[in-house]
Amino acid sequence: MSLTLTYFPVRGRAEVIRVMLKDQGAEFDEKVITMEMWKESTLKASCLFGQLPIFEDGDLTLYQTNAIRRHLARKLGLYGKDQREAALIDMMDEAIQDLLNKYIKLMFEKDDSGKEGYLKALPTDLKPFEKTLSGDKGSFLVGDKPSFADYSLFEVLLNHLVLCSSCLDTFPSLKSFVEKMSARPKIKTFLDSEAYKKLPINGNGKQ
Ligand SMILES: N[C@@H](CCC(=O)N[C@@H](CS)C(=O)NCC(=O)O)C(=O)O
Repeated sequence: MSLTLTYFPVRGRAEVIRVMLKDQGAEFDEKVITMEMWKESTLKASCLFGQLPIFEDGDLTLYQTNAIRRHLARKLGLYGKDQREAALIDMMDEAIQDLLNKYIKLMFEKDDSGKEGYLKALPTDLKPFEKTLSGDKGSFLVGDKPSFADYSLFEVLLNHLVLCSSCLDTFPSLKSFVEKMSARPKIKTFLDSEAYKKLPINGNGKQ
């Protein structure tokens, strides 16, 4: 399979796709588009919605991060073992997207004035994920293997730990989830790589 991810030189929306592909051992190429290239080329005009990422899987060209994630989930077996699990994975993923959208909004505020209020409200947003992961059912949100929602939760929690290193201190299951995901051999190699460390979280210098 020939897979190509085209995105800016930041983690941003593409990071969850990178982590998922890396962990699954799927080979893919990356085309890195700098802001200068983006502004000066006709690429934006050629993108269906005028935005990145672009994901190419052979002759299939996809835009929209979540469509790309779901495509890869179906292709790589990360969408649960049956329709029931798929429905639960979708439900968890929608809630993760709600949190991610709040986080992105905070990141694009012009100053830091919203951060305190954001962190105050954060435990309420994290509680349902802690509840889902707690107990003896295993290490993942749904079922006994990772789904595309797990990668998304992992990525959003990593970003929150940069925002506030103590934000998971009262959430033992989320803490353990991050530790276990970080220790998965291919994810660990990726997180330890220079390629990962040199990429800023987003394009506006905030984190
Ligand atoms: N809903 C889209 C949003 C994509 C998006 O906002 N892309 C941004 C980068 S994260 C972009 O291309 N910005 C440049 C522009 O809009 O000109 C997705 O999830 O793929």
